[in-house]
Amino acid sequence: MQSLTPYPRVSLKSVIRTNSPSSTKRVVAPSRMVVKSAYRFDSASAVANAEIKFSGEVGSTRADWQSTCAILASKVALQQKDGHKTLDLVPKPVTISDLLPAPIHGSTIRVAYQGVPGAYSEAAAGKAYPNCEAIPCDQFEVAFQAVELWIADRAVLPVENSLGGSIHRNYDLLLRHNLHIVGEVQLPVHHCLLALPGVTAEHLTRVISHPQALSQCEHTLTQLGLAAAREAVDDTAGAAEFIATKNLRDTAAVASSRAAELYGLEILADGVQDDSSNVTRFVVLAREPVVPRTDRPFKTSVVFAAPDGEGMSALFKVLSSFAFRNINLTKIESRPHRNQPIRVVEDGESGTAKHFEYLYYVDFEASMAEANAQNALAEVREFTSFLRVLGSYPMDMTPWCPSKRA
Ligand SMILES: O=C(O)C(=O)C[C@]1(C(=O)O)C=C[C@@H](O)C=C1
Repeated sequence: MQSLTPYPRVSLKSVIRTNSPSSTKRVVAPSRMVVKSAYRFDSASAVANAEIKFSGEVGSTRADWQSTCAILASKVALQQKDGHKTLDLVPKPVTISDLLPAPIHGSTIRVAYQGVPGAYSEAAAGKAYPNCEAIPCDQFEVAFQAVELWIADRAVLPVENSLGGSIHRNYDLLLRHNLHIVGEVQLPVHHCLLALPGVTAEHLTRVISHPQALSQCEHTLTQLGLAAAREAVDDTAGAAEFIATKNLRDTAAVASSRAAELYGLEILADGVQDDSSNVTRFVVLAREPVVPRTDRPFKTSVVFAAPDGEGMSALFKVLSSFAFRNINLTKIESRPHRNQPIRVVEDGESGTAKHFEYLYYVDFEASMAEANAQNALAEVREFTSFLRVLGSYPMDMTPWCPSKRA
């Protein structure tokens, strides 16, 4: 997949070199700053060279933001290496603030998302936290890291779409990182075909967008009769921005109407998704879990693995644990088991069978505060070799309305 984002690629090594000592900084992301994944560097010398104090003052420049990311990252790396934990890194006990939609630490909540301004993920962040500071990240993994390194308070990441299906990368990352699902957002997604002013369909030789967005518009784009190749890029709004900055008169982007406004493009076709009920589901991630409740609808997400050789029969038993308790499953997804993807079964006569091993992700409609759910999971533990609760969180109950222009 091509990466078209024209934002400067920030390596933390270079940030440290250009850092001015004795400045006083605060974590503030300028609105068009993109956080890049470059957290591997010599943390000890980074801290020694940088000598930045954190005082809570507002740093408003991009350099401020870059330095702050570098220092935060280096502090975490250092403390982890030394086995030394500061107050910031000790898991905090759950407090009343965890029951509230946003932390009450006095400042604007910072929400990391993948993409650039105008991306649907930014809209999802705004739906979850209306007055948040949305922090653009160039990859999903960077959004996870931004929360882990305290650069952001939350990450909002897409996990499935009603037309395109699951966003597998984020399922894999959920397991690799230790963040908790604390909420979900269902966002109606209304795509537009965007191009530079004056460009018409006949000029187009290619249409670029996020692969999910292209797949959600596959039939409509074909019906429009465009003689244009489709090319996948990192995100929808990034595609629009690329066309604008490179002045591409032969290229259109599938993106939101907000992206058209932000990057000065025109809407060639409105509502190009193959179905008007196109919805993407996002999960909200945080460093600490929310306290599960029973006074409103909750969902719980878990991931488990079957014991050796018991793949489908263990899955059957797990499903029955939920079914016998009338707990409704809303989602099941299997992913290759990364550590042991294949089980080899030797049979002297007929050769060697190779079975694929899977991890199963299941969402069910119950709160971990309910005895029913606790009993189901106690039983599931008996049937599985590995079980992790990814989060128990309030369901998005906003009334349904088909996608319309963002
Ligand atoms: O590219 C964007 O705008 C995104 O927010 C990403 C993404 C995705 O990953 O599925 C999110 C929602 C839409 O389904 C299309 C793309």
